[in-house]
Amino acid sequence: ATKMALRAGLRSKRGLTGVAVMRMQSPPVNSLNLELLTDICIALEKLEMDKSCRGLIITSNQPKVFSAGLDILEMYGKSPEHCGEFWKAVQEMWLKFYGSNLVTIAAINGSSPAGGCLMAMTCDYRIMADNPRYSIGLNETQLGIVAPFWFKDTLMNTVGHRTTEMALELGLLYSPAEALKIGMVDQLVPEDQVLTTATEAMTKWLAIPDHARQITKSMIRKPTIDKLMSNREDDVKNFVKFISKDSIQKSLGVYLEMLKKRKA
Ligand SMILES: CC/C=C\CC/C=C/CC(=O)SCCNC(=O)CCNC(=O)[C@H](O)C(C)(C)COP(=O)(O)OP(=O)(O)OC[C@H]1O[C@@H](n2cnc3c(N)ncnc32)[C@H](O)[C@@H]1OP(=O)(O)O
Repeated sequence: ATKMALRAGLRSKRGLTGVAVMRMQSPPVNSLNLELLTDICIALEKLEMDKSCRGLIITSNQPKVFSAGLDILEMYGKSPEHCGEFWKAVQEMWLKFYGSNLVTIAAINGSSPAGGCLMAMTCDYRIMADNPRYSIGLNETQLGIVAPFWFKDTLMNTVGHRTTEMALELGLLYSPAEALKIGMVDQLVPEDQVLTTATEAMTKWLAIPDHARQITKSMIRKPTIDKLMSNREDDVKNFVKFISKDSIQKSLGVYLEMLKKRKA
């Protein structure tokens, strides 16, 4: 059955003029598969071209989860061609979000491991639900895989060098309180206030003239974006080579089994 992957629309309610809210809606856990990534990119592209849109809040319509990260089933037991296509879509999502001209705010209303954390970190500001059962971080090494350089760069730009060493090598998942402490998220609020707080924060960001904010954002992020832009094809090749290895496929299989057992 086809499902709405996300809803994006401009609303104009209580100071929210020109702000789109994108709600990821890919049950059960918003894992980022090719379809969802493509939908997200198309929606962002449209908003980016819409002169009446100045800001975007991204959140989840799934209970307890913002996004479970990349869909492991897109990388497990798939052909090299498929893995390559998938990886291009992951790159595209990152490039579009990290380089967005819009004010982007992540309203993180649930757990956000790996690619989910990456997506949140591409935003200008992060608000997370203050629920100790939720976690966020780049846990790739725990799956036996290696986060590529642009995941690392995004983390480093967010939390600094030393914290990145610890976070990435150990594949740490942080509670909301810990994530706030290291600067991975900017604000914690009760779960039912995540979206309203995001709109309040948006008002503050939109008080700055767009052109000044956009040029400043670009000045800060451009070197990181250029690094991937000039290495896109090599990065795809590298990913396909890495993910196709028997040992890596085996690690992913073991991890998927663990996810299923944990549930039982
Ligand atoms: C050179 C570069 C090379 C490689 C770089 C590759 C980079 C990868 C980055 C990634 O994003 S890898 C993905 C990492 N994600 C995770 O480790 C998250 C795993 N999921 C969870 O921890 C939990 O599911 C959750 C905390 C997000 C939610 O927990 P809960 O609400 O209890 O749900 P369930 O665990 O029962 O999950 C429901 C259902 O969904 C399946 N699933 C969960 N996450 C994924 C996923 N990322 N991909 C595919 N499938 C996923 C899970 O197995 C369950 O499936 P059932 O069939 O048992 O219903």
